[in-house]
Amino acid sequence: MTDTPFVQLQGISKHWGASLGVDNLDLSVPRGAFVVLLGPSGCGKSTTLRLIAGLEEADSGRILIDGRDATYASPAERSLSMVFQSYALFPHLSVAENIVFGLKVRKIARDDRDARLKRALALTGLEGYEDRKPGELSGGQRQRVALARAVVADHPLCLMDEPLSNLDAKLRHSVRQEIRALQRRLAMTVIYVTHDQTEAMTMADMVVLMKNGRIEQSGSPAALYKRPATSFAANFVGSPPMSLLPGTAVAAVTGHFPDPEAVTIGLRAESVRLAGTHDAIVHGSVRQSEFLGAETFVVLEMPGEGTLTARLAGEVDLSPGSSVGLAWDWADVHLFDRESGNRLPGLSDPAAWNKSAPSGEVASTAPGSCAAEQE
Ligand SMILES: Nc1ncnc2c1ncn2[C@@H]1O[C@H](COP(=O)(O)OP(=O)(O)OP(=O)(O)O)[C@@H](O)[C@H]1O
Repeated sequence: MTDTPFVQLQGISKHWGASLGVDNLDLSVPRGAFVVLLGPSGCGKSTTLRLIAGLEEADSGRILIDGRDATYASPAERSLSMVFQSYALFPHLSVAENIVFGLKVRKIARDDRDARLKRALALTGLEGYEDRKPGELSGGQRQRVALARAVVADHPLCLMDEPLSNLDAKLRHSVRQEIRALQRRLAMTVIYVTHDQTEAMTMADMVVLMKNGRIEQSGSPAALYKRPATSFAANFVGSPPMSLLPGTAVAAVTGHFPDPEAVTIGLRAESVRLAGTHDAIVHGSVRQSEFLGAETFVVLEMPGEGTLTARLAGEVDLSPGSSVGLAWDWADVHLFDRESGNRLPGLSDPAAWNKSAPSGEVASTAPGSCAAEQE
């Protein structure tokens, strides 16, 4: 992967009447990167991909591919391949014929075609299946045929729209690894659409999280996880999602927040620990506990204030309804503006918040104005 942009979207918008597809999108995809467009249904992921493919035309803005203006280029002129959820295989053609179909259309010479087919079959583990029809293959094998078709095309850019959604969970896991290995081996630039955050987090060099036709946040999976730019990103990325509590839930107990009504507090499950009566920051009652082998996820109900999930090592036996105390390090707390959802500076030292307040009173400074953001 290099920093040179291979695909660039500049101010791209697409509407159908009152229906918004994407809104003034700027995106830069580095050459050789695996970029995942992530977001809830209807946020504009497929529209973005179809615009890059040339299957939709933008209302405004520019699309550059490999430095060339491709805004009005036909799909064939864009030198890219596509892999869809539906595989799009011809049922009456064999695996081999399906794979080389596009090469025949492009009038690639037979020797070259055969050599590329051999390589694609080997890379996707389909040797021995050449003569089967798609109907005689499993879902995973059909998806590999679709991948092989992208491989033979030898295009530097591959667009994938939810390619794994027809596969069961176990197969999804292995095909995910195969796709990533193949992409690295071929040094292809891949733009991949999914609404599954696990897929995005495990596969991507760069995640582009979308909401309502716009980019909410983009960056490495670790960046999105560690420093979500908004409460939406905090809640969408990570499993379990970050717990979000109104500032009042914690302020009522600690008195730490100058304006608790105005903030949302975010805590990752691994930041929350069980605590005794003396060092507990809050108390909750156990709603459910899920034992997963190496760890137990405990969901605690905060009276009238939502839920908080704690990830505890090993097997922790807590019966529903029991009351437990919880604590965390203040440096691990994420703060968001309650109204806009935007990230606020962190809270490494809660005492700093009340530094200027007379004892027993709450400071009137805006959230975070006294505390330096922790990296
Ligand atoms: N041809 C169309 N005509 C009208 N509206 C459309 C058209 N295509 C997409 N849209 C609208 O654009 C918005 C974005 O759709 P898009 O398919 O890009 O979302 P998505 O994020 O890929 O969703 P999903 O995960 O459900 O596929 C949606 O509100 C959708 O209804």
